[in-house]
Order: sequence, then C-alpha cells, then structure tokens
Amino acid sequence: MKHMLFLLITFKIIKKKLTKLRERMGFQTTHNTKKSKDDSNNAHEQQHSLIPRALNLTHHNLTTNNTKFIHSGYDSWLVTHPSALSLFDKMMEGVDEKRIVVFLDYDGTLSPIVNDPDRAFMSDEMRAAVSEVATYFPTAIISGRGREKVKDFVKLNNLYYAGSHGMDIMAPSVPINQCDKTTLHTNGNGVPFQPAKKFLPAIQEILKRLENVIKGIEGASIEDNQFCISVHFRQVHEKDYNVLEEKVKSVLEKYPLFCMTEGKKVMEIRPSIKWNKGNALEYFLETLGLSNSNNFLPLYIGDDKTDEDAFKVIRSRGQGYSIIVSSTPRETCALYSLRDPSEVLMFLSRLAKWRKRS
Ligand SMILES: O=P(O)(O)OC[C@H]1O[C@H](O[C@H]2O[C@H](CO)[C@@H](O)[C@H](O)[C@H]2O)[C@H](O)[C@@H](O)[C@@H]1O
Repeated sequence: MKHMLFLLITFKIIKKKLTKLRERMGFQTTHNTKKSKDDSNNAHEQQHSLIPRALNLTHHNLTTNNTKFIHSGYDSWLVTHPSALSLFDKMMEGVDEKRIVVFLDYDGTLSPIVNDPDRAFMSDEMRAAVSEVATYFPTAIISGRGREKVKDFVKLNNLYYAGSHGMDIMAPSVPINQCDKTTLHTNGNGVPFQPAKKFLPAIQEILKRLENVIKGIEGASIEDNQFCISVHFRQVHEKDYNVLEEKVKSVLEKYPLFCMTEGKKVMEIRPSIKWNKGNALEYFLETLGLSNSNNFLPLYIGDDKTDEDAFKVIRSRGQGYSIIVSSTPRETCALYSLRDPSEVLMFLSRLAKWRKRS
C-alpha cells in the first residue's frame, strides 16, 4: 500500500514537471477537452470545414487523457509571413507612391467578426482611414456580401465595390491612365460586370428551399448575397452542425451547377463558374488599364479562405503585396500578415501618412 502511494505521488510530481516544461517550451495547456462556448471567436476560428473536422493543420495538437496542448506557433509563423506593420518601411522602399492600387476585403478585415452578420459595422476611424487611402490610391472593396449591402456598411463613394465574392463588380468606366484623379471616384456610376447573372432565378429558388430546410435548426440563418447565398451557423449549437450541413447538401444535390464552399462559420452556396476574388482583382486591374503595366503594385488585404484566390494572383504576377489578417498561424498564399482589423487600421493610416509625406 505504502509502495503504491509512493508511486502515485512520484507520478504526480513528474506529470507536474512535464506540464511546466511544455509550457516553458511554448505549448498552451488547457484542462478541458470540451470546446468552449465562444470558440467561434477565439484563436481556433474554423476556416476550412465544420467543427467535427476542426482544428487548423498548422496547429500541433497533443491530446492526452484530460489535457490538450496546443502550440500556437504564431511567432514562428511570423518569420514566413512577417507583419506588414513591422516591415512597412522595407515594403515601401523604392516604391513610387503613385503606383499602388488597394484591394480590401470587408468582414474580418475592415470590421471585426461578430455573431450577427447584420451588425458587422466598421468603426468611424476605419471608415476615415479607408476614405483617406482612397483619396491617394485607387481602392476597391472585394467582399462575399452582396455589393449593395457591403456598400451600405462601408458608406464611401470614393471606392470601387465588388460583391458576391467578385461576381458583381462595379468597375470604373474610364481607365485610370485616361482620366484625372477626380473621375477615379465612382459614385456608383460605373459599369456593372456580373458573370453569374444567368443563375439569378436558380439562386432565388435555392434561397427559398434553404429557408425552408433550416427552419427547425436554432440559430441558423440565411443571407442573400445576390449571386451567392450564405448559410450562417455561428449561432447554431455544435450538435446541430452536421444536421444543418446535410440539409444544405440535400438542397444542393438538385442543383448540379452550384457548389458549396466554407468560410468562417458559414457555408457559401454559389454558381460553379470559374470566377472568384482573384478574377475580380484582375478585372479591376484590366478596367483600370493597369493589367499589363509593371508600374503598378496591387496591395490586397483579406482574412478569409476566399481571399486566397486574390493572394494567388498577386503571387503569380510576382508583383504586389498580399496581406492576410489572422491572429493564428494559417496556411496561406499571402506573403505578409496583420493580426486583426485594429492592425489593418494602423496599416491603412500609415499608408496614407506615407503617401502624404512623399
Ligand atoms: O468576403 P467578406 O467580406 O469577408 O465576406 C465573407 C462573409 O462575411 C460575413 O460573414 C462573416 O462575418 C459575419 C459578421 O462578422 C459573421 O457573423 C460570420 O460568421 C462570418 O462568416 C457575411 O455575413 C457573409 O455573407 C460573407 O460571405
């Protein structure tokens, strides 16, 4: 008996020491295997799939009986995706201030992620910074929201807008090199480009069916983004995630020309056309008359999976800056990073200041 007690105490001491050692090595220790209620807003924001397939591959998970060790690895990730704030001066070295074109995502980039999609407001400071940036550089918002809706949030006229993940673009009517600075401002009088227009009747049909099937699922909501549909599950109980996904898929089965992608606690239903935020970026450059110019630098800031298409375009052009907004390590094609919308605000203010000084 004495022997057993001695072994138990020794085991406990060793376990305690091991835990301390792991913590010193940079592992986070939690003593709860259940996901916390507000996980949706924390560091493990779901990116690529619903919760049962959760946890980003870039995190190293070590699970023992009751203890989960998660290595965030943010610092080492920063080595390969350096902060655009820390490297600002270096990034702008040798850049002619007249050569930048700015592209911004909305949710999670200009506004923080919140539970209610209708209340994802951007701050007045952010609006002022975006507006100032747009007075110096051609600036476009490329969002998953409907174009009108994102414009209602941003409330600025001196920008270009693309909604529905780039499937609804209000492009400039005059190429940048053929107009003076004032005509750069769109005031909504551009030329709409809507490559998924023929899908509108089917989208409305799907919308109605989805509204019906989600009725029994508490917290689920549908957002009509005109050329695509968002099925939100941020406020759905985890136990209902799979049921919801199955219901959405059962509707989609009847529409082979549509597909589903996943964002931050949202399923997005859209036409399966080869058109994404990357194409939208190229379209803007084209209509601005800049696509064949080596003299312009596209700068794209975004936080979501759909922004990766734009990062890839920048990477393949070998020209411009791609900046991911993330407070956790993520697999990304972006070269630089910013932690959250507050850092985006600092970056945009700095960009405007830099332009003013030059
Ligand atoms: O391309 P974006 O501008 O980033 O739009 C992507 C989706 O953003 C919105 O949903 C996300 O933000 C909501 C508000 O913070 C949040 O509640 C939701 O869970 C997130 O997925 C928007 O509501 C979607 O329609 C967009 O497709």
